[in-house]
Amino acid sequence: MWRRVALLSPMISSSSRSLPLNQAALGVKVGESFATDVNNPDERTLSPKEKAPFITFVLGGPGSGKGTQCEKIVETFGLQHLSAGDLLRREIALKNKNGAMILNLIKDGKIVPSEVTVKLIQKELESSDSCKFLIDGFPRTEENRVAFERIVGADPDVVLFFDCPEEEMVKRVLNRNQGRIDDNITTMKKRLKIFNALNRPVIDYYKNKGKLYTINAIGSVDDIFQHVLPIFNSFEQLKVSRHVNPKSPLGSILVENSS
Ligand SMILES: Nc1ncnc2c1ncn2[C@@H]1O[C@H](COP(=O)(O)OP(=O)(O)O)[C@@H](O)[C@H]1O
Ligand SMILES: O=c1ccn([C@@H]2O[C@H](COP(=O)(O)OP(=O)(O)O)[C@@H](O)[C@H]2O)c(=O)[nH]1
Ligand SMILES: [Mg+2]
Repeated sequence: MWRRVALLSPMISSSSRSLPLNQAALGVKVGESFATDVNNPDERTLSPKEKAPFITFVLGGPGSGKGTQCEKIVETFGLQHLSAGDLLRREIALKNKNGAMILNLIKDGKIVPSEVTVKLIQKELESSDSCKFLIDGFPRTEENRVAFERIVGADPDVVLFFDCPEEEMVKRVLNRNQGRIDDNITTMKKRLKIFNALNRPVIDYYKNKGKLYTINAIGSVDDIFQHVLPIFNSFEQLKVSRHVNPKSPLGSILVENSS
């Protein structure tokens, strides 16, 4: 078992984070911030790094344009894109251990057990050289959110929510044309119900934490991206201002920017 022992975002004051201070104070990169089980201290491979990961969760209903906007964010800001849905579909394609179970759940619009999804994401985080991640389509439920915190030991710095009316999401999904097994009206209706029942509480949670950026997802891809741009630009600027004045109240700037 891997155990996350520390995380500190360089862009946000520790007051806005939920980790205990003694952990947050260490500040290590996610790829190197995991240690093997405490029961095997000799196997620990903890080594501090200058840069901590910057994690963005990308939320929104099915068809709201999460994946499309992630591609644009990657092009402009160079974050690494981790789509939870793509990671799960890869397990199916590779016929891995949980592949059949995942396929049945996706076909039915249901949520894959948190442990499975979080471990797939964790593996990508650990093996990456990047320090900026876009985690797309996750967490889908409060249980997902808590499992990520518990297993990975990290909180997101930013949460984007692409807010799109249901009729538009249905239209987009039915025209997506990527051969996805869940892009049909029957599954879509179930997915919308699950989104409203299980994902909205996660969105509310991050709203209350002052981390949520709600983006109107109606309009052209480029128009929507114009609303995304300033969010990441402001974080780039925060990084610069932090070098100038390490004591700047980054936490309060975050709250001002949140919806
Ligand atoms: N702003 C937009 N206007 C019209 N169609 C869009 C827009 N953004 C994305 N799409 C299309 O809608 C479909 C769903 O987009 P996608 O990015 O896959 O959404 P999600 O990842 O939220 O399910 C895709 O076919 C995509 O090309
Ligand atoms: O964290 C996740 C992400 C996805 N899924 C499953 O994978 C499907 C497709 O997710 P994806 O994010 O690819 O769909 P999108 O919202 O982009 O249409 C979902 O309906 C779920 O069945 C899941 O169980 N947990
Ligand atoms: Mg998607």
